[in-house]
Amino acid sequence: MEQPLLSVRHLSIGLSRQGTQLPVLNDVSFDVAPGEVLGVVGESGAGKSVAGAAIIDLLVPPLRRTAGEIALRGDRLDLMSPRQMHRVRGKRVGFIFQDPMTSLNPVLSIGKQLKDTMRTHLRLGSSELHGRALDWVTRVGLPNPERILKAAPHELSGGQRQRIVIALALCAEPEIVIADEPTTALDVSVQAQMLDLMRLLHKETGTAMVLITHDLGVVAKMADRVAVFYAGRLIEIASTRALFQSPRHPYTAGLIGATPAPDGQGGMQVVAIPGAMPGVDALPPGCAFHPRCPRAQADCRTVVPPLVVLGTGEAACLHPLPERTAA
Ligand SMILES: Nc1ncnc2c1ncn2[C@@H]1O[C@H](COP(=O)(O)OP(=O)(O)OP(=O)(O)O)[C@@H](O)[C@H]1O
Repeated sequence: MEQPLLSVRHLSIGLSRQGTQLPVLNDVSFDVAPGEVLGVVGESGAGKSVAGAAIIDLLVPPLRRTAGEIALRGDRLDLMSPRQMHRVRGKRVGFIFQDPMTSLNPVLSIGKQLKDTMRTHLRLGSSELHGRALDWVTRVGLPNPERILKAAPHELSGGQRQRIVIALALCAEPEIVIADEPTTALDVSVQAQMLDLMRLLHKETGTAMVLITHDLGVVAKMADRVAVFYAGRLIEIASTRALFQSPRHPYTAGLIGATPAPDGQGGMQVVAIPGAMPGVDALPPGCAFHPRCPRAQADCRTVVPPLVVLGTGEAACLHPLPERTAA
């Protein structure tokens, strides 16, 4: 990879509970290239959101970064003061969360929020700010932009609010956006529109993205590469094409198999992974996936597999699946 835009190295996050520190994220490392979309997938509780929050320093107790380096174009975010990070958020790193109301101020008009964000980060004059705000409302596909600028968040529908959150995340021209389940709270039809919008704006602006989702369909559509998390570890990372064509970690193969797909006879088939992902307070020794893994052998019960290069990607498995080549 060329010089990474975002570099996450050995990131670990702990959860304080009754005087003990539970590992919520363990030694996770990945890079994002300029303009790249990295999809982050995994089951609920795998650690995707805490990783995203750690990048923008939005972890709150009882969660805490216990180790790791996070660099944006070489600038160490993990060493910055809260004040410096405040400046980075919005300007250099935008963010989109699942619930638009967590990103919007309920008492300020949409126009004020867009203009404040651009004023803070882009140092524009007020006439230019108004024009840009109108432009962003139009770009995210909302009709009657003058009316929208005057509206308060509660006067908009959930889909409209999420469009504004996307505009807010992008209007200061950040280098990268962290999007955590940006479409999950929306109706299915609105989800598809929102993904199309994000893809279009990503093409237009060239902003890189970390796209956190439990939905493999979303990453298949949006991501250049995919990182798979399981029980607080990064267990596979590869280009989207390689990952879907030839997953090397049995968990990734299970996730792909658990996504509804046409069965060739007019129906859909889903092959669920048996069992459930362990919680952070009940991690088994060795590979955390071994109790559910069809390929597990004796060593999987004792050895935590490191992430190693396999083909064009990386996987953390002692007995990975063989590479499947295109037919
Ligand atoms: N504020 C919190 N307080 C206590 N535990 C938390 C908190 N936030 C997350 N956790 C725990 O940290 C672990 C990772 O959670 P995280 O939200 O990152 O998972 P996720 O993969 O993003 O799942 P989801 O898709 O459900 O958000 C889970 O065990 C979760 O219970």
